Amino acid sequence: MSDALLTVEDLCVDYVTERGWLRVVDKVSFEVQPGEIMGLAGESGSGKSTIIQAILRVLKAPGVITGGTVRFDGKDVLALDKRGLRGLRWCDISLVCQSAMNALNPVITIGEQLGDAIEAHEGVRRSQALVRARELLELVGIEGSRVHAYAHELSGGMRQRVVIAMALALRPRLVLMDEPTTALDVVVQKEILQQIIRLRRELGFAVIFITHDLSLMFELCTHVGVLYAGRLVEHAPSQALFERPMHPYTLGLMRSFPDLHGEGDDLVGVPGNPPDLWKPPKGCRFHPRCPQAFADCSTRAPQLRALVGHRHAACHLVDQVDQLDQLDQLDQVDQEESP
Ligand SMILES: Nc1ncnc2c1ncn2[C@@H]1O[C@H](COP(=O)(O)OP(=O)(O)OP(=O)(O)O)[C@@H](O)[C@H]1O
Repeated sequence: MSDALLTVEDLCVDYVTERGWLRVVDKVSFEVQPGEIMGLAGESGSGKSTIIQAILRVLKAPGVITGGTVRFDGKDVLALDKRGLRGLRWCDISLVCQSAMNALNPVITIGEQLGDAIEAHEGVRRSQALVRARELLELVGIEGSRVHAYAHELSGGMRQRVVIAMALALRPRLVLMDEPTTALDVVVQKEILQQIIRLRRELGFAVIFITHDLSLMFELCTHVGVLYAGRLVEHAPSQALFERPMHPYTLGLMRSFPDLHGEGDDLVGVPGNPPDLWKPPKGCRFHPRCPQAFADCSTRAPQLRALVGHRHAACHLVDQVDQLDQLDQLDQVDQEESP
């Protein structure tokens, strides 16, 4: 446990609105180990982006971190001052988001932009920074000579690769990726994601990865956390989760993805809509949509509980399962990391 690169414990985030404080992330806890790729899954509005932004302390107003702790390599991230945060961002943890490729400066070359970041943080000479900029471009599959190109001279896929190169420039140990390739076509998306996996193997950084594409998530991630209405309802090695989801919401989410099932399976998905966070249901937030809900579910909130096989789930049904039964079934699960 203490070896974790990132530990998020009981994280709470509220948005301060005219109506009052809206709790959108509610006591979320998880760990990311060095080199792990953790996917965050959940319907739109479940809190995925808010968690990522809170981890890096880039949450924009009116978002406020109202509770919990975030520790990176032993550092208390929520206690860092401006200087500490400057050291954390890009050097320890970097962020790639969907719209990042529009953030490239249109009037200076790609090489200068990469060089600026390297020079500022590593204190190396300009010429050395430019050599590193070339190397970084090559690392993400772009010819080094493109250091002289401007953003508008590159395709969308290449611009996103440049953004990934920037995110890797200072050799961070954790890269946060919020739908990093959603704006790109499927083939380019796959290419870039495969490259991220290769780079992760070579450079050893960990990733937290958000995508709405569950099949992609299971393909790429070593671990997956499932969020529902601001709470983490399941967290497990991705192969175990894929083979045997423990939470009815995870199962429903997976059933809404054709790629995750063989022919003939019913794509029933999850009936209904996520709750209004202003008045979430009592007990388990998922119970009004859960086909297996029983009396307890509407009165008591299930806690995220550690199960065998490095799995965690927050569900009264799982609590009812006999531990021996769990052992029998989960011992079969291949816990090898998927990618
Ligand atoms: N500025 C804001 N003011 C009030 N509520 C907000 C604000 N930004 C986000 N929210 C709410 O916070 C909740 C979590 O949003 P968030 O963007 O983190 O979810 P998400 O899971 O990343 O969604 P998506 O998959 O659509 O990106 C949502 O209910 C959203 O409506």
